[in-house]
Amino acid sequence: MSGKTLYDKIWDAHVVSENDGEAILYIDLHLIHEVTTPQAFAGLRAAGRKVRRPDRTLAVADHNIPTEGQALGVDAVKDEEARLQLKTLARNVADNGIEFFPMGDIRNGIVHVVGPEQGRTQPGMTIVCGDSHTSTHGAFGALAHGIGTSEVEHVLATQTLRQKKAKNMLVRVDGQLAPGVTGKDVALAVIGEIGTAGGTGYVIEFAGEAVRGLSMEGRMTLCNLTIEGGAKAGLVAPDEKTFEYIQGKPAAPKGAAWEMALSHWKTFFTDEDAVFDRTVVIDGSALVPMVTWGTSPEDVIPVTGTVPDPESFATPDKRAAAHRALDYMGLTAGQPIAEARIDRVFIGSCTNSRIEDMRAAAAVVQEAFLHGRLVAPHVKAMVVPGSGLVKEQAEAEGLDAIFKAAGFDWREPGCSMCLAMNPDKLQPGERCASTSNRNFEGRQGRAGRTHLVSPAMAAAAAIAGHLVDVRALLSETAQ
Ligand SMILES: CC(C)[C@H](C(=O)O)[C@@H](O)C(=O)O
Ligand code: SF4
Repeated sequence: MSGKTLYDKIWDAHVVSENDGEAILYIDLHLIHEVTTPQAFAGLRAAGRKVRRPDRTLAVADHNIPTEGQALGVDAVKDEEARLQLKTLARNVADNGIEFFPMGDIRNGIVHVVGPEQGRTQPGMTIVCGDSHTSTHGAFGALAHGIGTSEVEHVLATQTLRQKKAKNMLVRVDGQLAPGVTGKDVALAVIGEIGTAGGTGYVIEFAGEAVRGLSMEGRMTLCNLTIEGGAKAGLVAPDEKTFEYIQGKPAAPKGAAWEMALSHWKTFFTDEDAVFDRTVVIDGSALVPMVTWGTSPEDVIPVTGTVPDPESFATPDKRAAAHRALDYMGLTAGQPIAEARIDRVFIGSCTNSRIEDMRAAAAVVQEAFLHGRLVAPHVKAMVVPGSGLVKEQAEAEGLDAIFKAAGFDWREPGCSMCLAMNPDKLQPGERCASTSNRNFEGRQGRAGRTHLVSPAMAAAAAIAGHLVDVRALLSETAQ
């Protein structure tokens, strides 16, 4: 018999019962936020039940909160529905004894930033949340994925989830990434390669020298975008970087428990003789910074490239979609993408709002600033740290001062302009270089135009006033 993959091992360790290819999985960590939980708690209440494991549940307020004036509290939130959702969450967690970081608490932030930051996310765990980008936590070698609201209710009530096992896919990224190429670029390149449906039915394990070379932040970015490739979840096997990241975090095991946890975590890797159902190999050393040109994350090209001709696509459906995307995006086939003039820059979201992302963007801004360059006069640029703790750390390092001096808006944590569910939105027709993960029509505001890029690329675009190869901007300022 062949060996097991990392996914097989986590799965096997959590099966409570299995019947006809369907299993009941034990859930180690349930993350919750204000948008996808009100009905679940209402259902629980109607059934006269309480949350089964409040100690394995953690709540944040992130999607619909404003990114300024958070100290004023929920009553200051202008949108009525948002205010109601936030108050409902506060009541539900209080009724059930669940740990909650409310808006304004320094530990609050985007759910997928907070879990790892608190040390709640650990290798070998099963982690769910009523949120598609739960795949982020797979960076720690945890089986993590989004669930629907009825499943949220099921997990609240039972701490288990009904699941069918997915197939195993290996995405191996070989070689070393060139300077200026980041986890975000790898993630976009993978989606460009497999397409948004390429991962359907699979759990993807990322391996190879380039993946091992990524920091935990980079791995989180990579796993975050796995869902945009259609996969159930993304995984990176834990290693010394993983353990180092977790050590000392508030919820990390301490003392003898740390040693026990370590030896348990070290069992979570794919056996040499394990067999994957599909393997994709990418040459990491050949990658360049990526940017999306259309309205799907698979519409991706190197920043050095040109907008594709819709007629070059293979099927009538793809051709029609590309025509529509170019029309929506206000772009012309054959145009160098780096010529597209932008109106807005958004550095934030659960994809790219961690301290390393802040540092990468600030480094570009500082370099340009030293050569007398600021945010281009026609661009409105904002930086939104992923949590209060990221914000605090960035401020301790003086990153906020760099951003502000160059003309960026420095905001309070939340999902912000990643999705148009709070006051941070694009105006119709505005073009934005964004570090988030979705470029769908209307995603950042009605008729808004989104180009997905890395933090360094977003910072460079803010300075240049158009999409630009960050490497070109930096070599230009160095002269
Ligand atoms: C609001 C929430 C359900 C949604 C998700 O599941 O992903 C959001 O986080 C998003 O990114 O679109
Ligand atoms: S930052 Fe964006 S992608 Fe992430 S959870 Fe919030 S809305 Fe979803």
